[in-house]
Amino acid sequence: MSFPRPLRRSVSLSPARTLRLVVLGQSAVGKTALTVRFITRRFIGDYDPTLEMIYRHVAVIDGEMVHFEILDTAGQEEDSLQIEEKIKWGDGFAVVYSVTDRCSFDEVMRLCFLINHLHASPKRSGGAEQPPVVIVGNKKDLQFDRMVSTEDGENLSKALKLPFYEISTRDSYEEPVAVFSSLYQELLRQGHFSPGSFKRRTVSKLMEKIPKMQASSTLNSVGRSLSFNSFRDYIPEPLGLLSSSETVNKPWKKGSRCSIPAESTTCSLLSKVPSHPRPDISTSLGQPIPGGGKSTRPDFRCTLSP
Ligand SMILES: Nc1nc2c(ncn2[C@@H]2O[C@H](COP(=O)(O)OP(=O)(O)OP(=O)(O)O)[C@@H](O)[C@H]2O)c(=O)[nH]1
Repeated sequence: MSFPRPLRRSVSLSPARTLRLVVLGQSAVGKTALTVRFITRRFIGDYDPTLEMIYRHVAVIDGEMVHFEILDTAGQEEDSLQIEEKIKWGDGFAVVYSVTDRCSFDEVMRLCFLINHLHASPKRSGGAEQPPVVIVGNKKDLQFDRMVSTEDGENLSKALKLPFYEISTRDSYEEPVAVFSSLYQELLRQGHFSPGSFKRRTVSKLMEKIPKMQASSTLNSVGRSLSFNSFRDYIPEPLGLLSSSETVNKPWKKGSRCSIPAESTTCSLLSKVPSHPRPDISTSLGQPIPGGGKSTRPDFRCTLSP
């Protein structure tokens, strides 16, 4: 009597290490869409301003099971300490801009310097190695609204020596996957998963307040169309029951718009990293970045306060 042969497992059974990724960038560049596309394969076209959230997701990359914790940040922070805390929390970073929004592109450099400033340390594996960061130019499908050329993105990537992806989260699932996979690969290369590379993870009060969602189990099994409201359903009570007016005052509320100029609320961060060497991108990009990455966007936005 013959028995069926056991199925061969292609996925490694070695204990998976959690990878903490932070998705950064200005408001409305597509951070949530990118994150949700990666973990659900779906593109969410339209939804209300979302809550800041940590998505827990398990993916198989190159036959390895990888546990992701992805922090989808607010495009607009209440103060610089909060964004610093979130950057300190992460292992790898996707800094997103929209090719239709020049100001969001200008913001990339500032965020990259802040990440390097907060994470560059001789204790990192590989000595002087910088933390894994990818620059993501999103919404490339909106060709007629384009304000940032592919060349601009490539030049910035060369100047900062960081990988660059120009993608359409709307049109492609593979492109968002490539973004997150490349961060995983870079962390792998830097020895993040090697024995002894565990860093002691202290979680601040701020990070504890950010709701967490087990994305892989809930989103795949429910089988209903995804909208912002369906995400909200997954937020554990009492957070999921808050009305929009109540959520505005929460520290993890994503940015909302009001009538205070962006520069007054967002551009203080880089002043905290004045000593970091900055490449002369005015020559390498062929086009100066106004104010060294300072916001020039004509519209106004800030985070609503009580
Ligand atoms: N055409 C197009 N629209 C996109 C793409 N990615 C996101 N969007 C749209 O851009 C808008 C903003 O997307 P979000 O994912 O909410 O952007 P966000 O960066 O998370 O914004 P905040 O929550 O304000 O920080 C939504 O209407 C999305 O549907 C894309 O690749 N192409």
